[in-house]
Amino acid sequence: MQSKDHIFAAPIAQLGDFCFDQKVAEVFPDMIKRSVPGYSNIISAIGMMTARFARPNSQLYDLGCSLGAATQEMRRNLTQPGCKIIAVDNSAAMLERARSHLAAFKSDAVVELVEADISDIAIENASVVVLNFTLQFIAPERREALLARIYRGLNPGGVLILSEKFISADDTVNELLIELHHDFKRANGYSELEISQKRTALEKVLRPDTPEQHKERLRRVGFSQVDLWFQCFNFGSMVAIK
Ligand SMILES: Nc1ncnc2c1ncn2[C@@H]1O[C@H](C[S@+](CC[C@H]([NH3+])C(=O)[O-])CC(=O)[O-])[C@@H](O)[C@H]1O
Ligand SMILES: O=C(O)C(=O)Cc1ccccc1
Repeated sequence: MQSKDHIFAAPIAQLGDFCFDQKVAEVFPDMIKRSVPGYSNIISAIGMMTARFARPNSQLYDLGCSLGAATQEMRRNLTQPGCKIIAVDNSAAMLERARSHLAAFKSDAVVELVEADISDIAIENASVVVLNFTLQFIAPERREALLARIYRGLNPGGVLILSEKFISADDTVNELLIELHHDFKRANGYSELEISQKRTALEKVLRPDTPEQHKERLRRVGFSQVDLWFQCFNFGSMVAIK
């Protein structure tokens, strides 16, 4: 059974920082679908890129896997032999649910679920690395080191798919994209209170960069081919090829 997201529906007297606890894990598929424009298109494209970039006997990483939506799409599209998908999240509540969610599908592909901080795991022999709306939650000063480790762990020709909430360098466009995102949330049934309480709860934990900052940082760590392949309002996804 899928539960609906009412987390910010009632007034919260002492609004804390947003975190990926049991309550969020329970409603996560509904929350992400109603909150992130383009989410399902991005998940499908992760499957399509997996089919193209996965190499026999290599590893595929889903970093910040939540309930494993991208992992499942990667697994469904993986035909190359000898591969392993390593799905990592540091929320015990998310990982527990990812385990049962992924067990519900039949598959021969090997999936390893790891409860860890993505900055602490080894990344090696990788053909595909997915950061689907995860880098934005990493402290800004730690982002470049993480991307450099991903770059080192990728084999030549390997791909990083990086999806993020963005800010725009132009203040007027930035405001417009944020308003359009809020329109999207209203159209999906969120109230003004839900939108504003979640916005406040996310302020200190989700720190977006501009697409330009992402591109420059990806090039600095060594990626030679970098571009945005999808954007809807202030959400988008990039590819970076080693
Ligand atoms: N340092 C960290 N180490 C490990 N996990 C982390 C860390 N920081 C945050 N997370 C985890 O990153 C995930 C971000 S959600 C990803 C959606 C998913 N990729 C999807 O395709 O459905 C995006 C969102 O909710 O906007 C959460 O599960 C956190 O626990
Ligand atoms: O809901 C929002 O405003 C977002 O920015 C997206 C989101 C989706 C799920 C968890 C945290 C943030």
